[in-house]
Amino acid sequence: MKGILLVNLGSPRSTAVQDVKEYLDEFLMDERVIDYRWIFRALLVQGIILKTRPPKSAEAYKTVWTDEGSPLIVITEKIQKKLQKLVDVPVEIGMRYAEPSIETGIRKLTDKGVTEIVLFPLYPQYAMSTTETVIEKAEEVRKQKFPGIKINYIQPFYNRDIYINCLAESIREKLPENFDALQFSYHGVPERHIFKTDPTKTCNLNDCCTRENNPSHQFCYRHQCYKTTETVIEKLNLPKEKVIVSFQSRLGKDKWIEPYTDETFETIPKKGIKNLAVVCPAFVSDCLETLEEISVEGKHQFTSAGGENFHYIPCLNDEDRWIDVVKTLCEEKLNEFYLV
Ligand SMILES: C=CC1=C(C)c2cc3[nH]c(cc4nc(cc5[nH]c(cc1n2)c(C)c5CCC(=O)O)C(CCC(=O)O)=C4C)c(C)c3C=C
Ligand SMILES: [Fe+2]
Ligand SMILES: [Fe+2]
Repeated sequence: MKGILLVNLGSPRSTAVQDVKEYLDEFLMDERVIDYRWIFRALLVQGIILKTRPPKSAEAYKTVWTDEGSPLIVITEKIQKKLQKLVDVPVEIGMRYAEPSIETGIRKLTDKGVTEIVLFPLYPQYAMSTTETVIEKAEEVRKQKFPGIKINYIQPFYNRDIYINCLAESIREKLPENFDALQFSYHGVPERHIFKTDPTKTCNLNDCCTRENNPSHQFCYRHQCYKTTETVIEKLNLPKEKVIVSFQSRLGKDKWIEPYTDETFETIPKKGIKNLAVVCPAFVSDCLETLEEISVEGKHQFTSAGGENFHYIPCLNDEDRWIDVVKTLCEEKLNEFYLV
């Protein structure tokens, strides 16, 4: 029997400082997120970050938390429920960090008799801290706990027409009538991650990310973000001059991919951009990084620097057109089980 597991990043169990600390510990001790040797990662995470960050993060989570829980989890559950109505195989969710874990999700499926799983990492663009860590974790769990099952993984979908059409339509509906620029703000990653995962060693993080046909593109998160933007704005008929790409949420002292979202918010009003629309297509569901960092903090940065109107465009969340895309991508992979 077949089943579907939708995998998202995960959130703390609650906004209590101890729960946030446990979540950050698991998240940041992932070697695909902070990719230092174990001893240096432990020194940085447990010796420095976890000593100061949890109370601040907990406060930030409190500002977005709902009666039902973390927005990211609540929205992923809504996607699951809507998808379940459209397909005739069981659908469960799993989070890369914290609960419900990938193991919990797989167990719920196997308890229903599922032996062949389509696992969907809910990240449009590939990075070692997105798709790769989900697949690594799921394979570890499968080998250790469920050796008898098969898992088919859905690959990054930033270049799939059905996804781009869906994103473009969603943005079109939510764009304000008047705006000077539309900013695409993607979650950032350290530059080192891009070099590390480039088997061709041809990406220099300059114009090669925006060039056509560089061999590194399949593994270049920065390219995949620019490509997402380029194809969406083509559909929207927006001139490139009206579009900004930037990368948010950097952590620590390493160099992350540029340009940085917060610096952009502070500089563009002086260049005459007073009415700004912002969309965050690295996230399929709204979460702390969109609802607090962009909608609240980002708006504050922009307006304090002279900006007038800041319009945040929500993620795809549980929009019906997005659920249709999820269904199509899952069905493609479900059908692959018949081919082997
Ligand atoms: C969308 C893709 C994501 C990438 C790439 C990513 C990389 C990455 N993140 C951190 C550090 C943090 N991220 C945090 C929150 C967070 N990150 C993503 C997604 C990506 N992260 C999401 C969806 C969220 C929100 C989760 C939620 O519960 O709503 C946090 C926690 C919050 C905070 O304390 O600021 C940290 C820390 C690193 C180091 C990294 C490197 C590749
Ligand atoms: Fe690149
Ligand atoms: Fe993150």
